[in-house]
Amino acid sequence: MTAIQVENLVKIYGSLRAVDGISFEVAKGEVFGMLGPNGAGKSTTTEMIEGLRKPDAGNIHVLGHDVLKNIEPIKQRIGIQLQTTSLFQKLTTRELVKLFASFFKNTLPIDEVIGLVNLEEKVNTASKDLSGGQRQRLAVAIALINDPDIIFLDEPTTGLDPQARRSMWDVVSNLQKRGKTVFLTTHYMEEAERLCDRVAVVDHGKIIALGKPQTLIHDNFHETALEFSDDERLPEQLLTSLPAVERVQNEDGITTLYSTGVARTTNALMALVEQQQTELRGFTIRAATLEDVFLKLTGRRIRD
Ligand SMILES: Nc1ncnc2c1ncn2[C@@H]1O[C@H](COP(=O)(O)OP(=O)(O)OP(=O)(O)O)[C@@H](O)[C@H]1O
Repeated sequence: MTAIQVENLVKIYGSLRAVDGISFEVAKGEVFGMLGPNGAGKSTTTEMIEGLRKPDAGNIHVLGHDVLKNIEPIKQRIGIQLQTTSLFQKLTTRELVKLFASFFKNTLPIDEVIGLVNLEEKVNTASKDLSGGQRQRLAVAIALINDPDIIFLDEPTTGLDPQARRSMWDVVSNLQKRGKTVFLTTHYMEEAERLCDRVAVVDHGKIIALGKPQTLIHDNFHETALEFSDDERLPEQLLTSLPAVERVQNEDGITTLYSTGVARTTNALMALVEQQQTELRGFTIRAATLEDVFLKLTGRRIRD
């Protein structure tokens, strides 16, 4: 069964087509991500699905209901992570969750919701005294209070340090284990790769790639990246002529060899290093990432 179905969605602000004909479906129980740089149209798309903004064209169905005709039947069944929990700075975690619970007919027990986002130890802490990551998780708790089938998370980890980001990832994975559908937006590649069953890569209001992260990567890249720094700079000509090397790139003192045969390239590279009597620092072999996919499709990095 489809959780979300979006067809030819368009939103125009003045002369800007912020969302320019977007279509996709999200299955029940799926973690689906919209990945793209700032201004790509992710929030606008999300808010139209949530019923908070009216599209200029297109159709949206959530759990089989036409959102544009009547949002009421799905209000109880979706949860939205708000960005503004700092509004009630003096209220504690428990008080805030309780406050939002009062808006709904059916809710989960307050403590269960707080447990779902691992904030048990902070139930009596005022929201102003929570860390950024804890505050974001509190916002997720509030989104979960009505036990929704679909949870919308708009950039849930923006501005968080790596540890806080991992905690949020655990929360999202646990939601999926409980059978929830999660729709999230992000501009972090690693987040999309780790969390999402499928991602829509968006740029300038259009979907430029859609699929499982690993499929998108494999469809676009057959090479593996070998990276290292070499102080004395091995001559590029010699590197290019190593077996199985497709391309050589040098950026900020880091050399990247894109290879279709890691073992052959590595062996030959090591022989070359010995022959040239130099040394490699920080030699790593890494698979291509969604960042490489975005770069290949748009010619830009996502964090521009
Ligand atoms: N209410 C508005 N009026 C006019 N322009 C808007 C409005 N809301 C968004 N925009 C513009 O529409 C484009 C898409 O914005 P949107 O917030 O959807 O992007 P995004 O991908 O979510 O980016 P971000 O991660 O920065 O939020 C941007 O160029 C933005 O400036």
